[in-house]
Amino acid sequence: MFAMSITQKLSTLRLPPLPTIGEIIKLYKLKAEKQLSQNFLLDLRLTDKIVRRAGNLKDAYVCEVGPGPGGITRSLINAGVADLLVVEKDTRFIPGLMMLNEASMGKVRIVHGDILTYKMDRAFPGHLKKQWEDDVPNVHIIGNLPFNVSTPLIIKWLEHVANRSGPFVYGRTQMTLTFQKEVAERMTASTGGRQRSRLSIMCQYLCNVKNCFTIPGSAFVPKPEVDVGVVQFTPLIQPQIEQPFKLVEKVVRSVFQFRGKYCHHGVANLFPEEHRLKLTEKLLMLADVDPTRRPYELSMSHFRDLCNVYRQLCDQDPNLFSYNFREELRLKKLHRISHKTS
Ligand SMILES: C[S@@+](CC[C@H](N)C(=O)[O-])C[C@H]1O[C@@H](n2cnc3c(N)ncnc32)[C@H](O)[C@@H]1O
Repeated sequence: MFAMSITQKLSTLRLPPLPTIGEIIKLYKLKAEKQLSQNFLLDLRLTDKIVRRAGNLKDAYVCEVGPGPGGITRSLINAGVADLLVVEKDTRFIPGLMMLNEASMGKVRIVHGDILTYKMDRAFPGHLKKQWEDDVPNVHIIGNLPFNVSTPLIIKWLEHVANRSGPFVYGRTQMTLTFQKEVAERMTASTGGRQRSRLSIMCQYLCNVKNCFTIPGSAFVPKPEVDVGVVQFTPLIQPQIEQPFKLVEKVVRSVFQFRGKYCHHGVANLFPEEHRLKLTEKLLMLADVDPTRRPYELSMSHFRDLCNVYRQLCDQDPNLFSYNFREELRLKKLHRISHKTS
């Protein structure tokens, strides 16, 4: 016990101290990169708090996305991870990350690349793979990314959850990520809530989503305009909607197109103009959804029923799924223009 705590202390001490804010600004020319939304967390108590919320990471295999100057990276090393894969797009941070790798005796694997295209299905040893129905695997994803990357990335990873691909070939890999506070609230909003939106359904039909805590914008350097929410995602063994991701995405997007209006307005966009009225009525009736409910008042089981019935309609008409309301509008507009000019 005594020997272990000495070893832990030594490995903590071996890490070079985090540079001061002034040093960071000088080293990484922070001001110059503000347009890239690089907001750093330099307070080790906060980075430790994020890492603690990810669970017990002793001997864990972790992918950190966007490590930047390495605040969270240090907390992860101090938590005793076995293997830390960091994916960073910006070259300027690679030397600092190499320094952390040396200090942690080779625990940090650095990928200089873009997380939006990086393939994670072979990133960790195969023996870590668990069955989907088993406990969560000892593989974690963690990160504080710019908001313009974290939202498209979570949509991409949700699709991977649905298909059990990418980071989810290891099983129900947990993710602990930061988002703009309002986005974090949308992800976790319940039926009828002010923030209930497309993201609420997309996240919650596949994952148990927890809004862990909020970090004030003032804790970041430079300070962003907004506060930040730390959100944890644990994939569900049984998704709440059992239809292909793209189909769920299409239905949910259409329904929320007019968030404040009765839901039949959005549902109607799923169907070509000539059959719109009839099919909208049919879908809402078979799914037992009141057309005068607002989208944010619909529960997960309403969305499940809407997706299941829409699937039946698509099976009856193979052209239906490829119908795109926006495309129809675009063609109409083109037609009008060519009519005017001829
Ligand atoms: C908001 S900063 C946070 C840095 C660090 N994690 C922290 O908390 O201090 C986001 C980091 O993600 C990196 N980044 C941005 N887009 C990325 C992408 N597509 N792939 C990998 N890294 C990215 C940026 O270069 C930056 O280092």
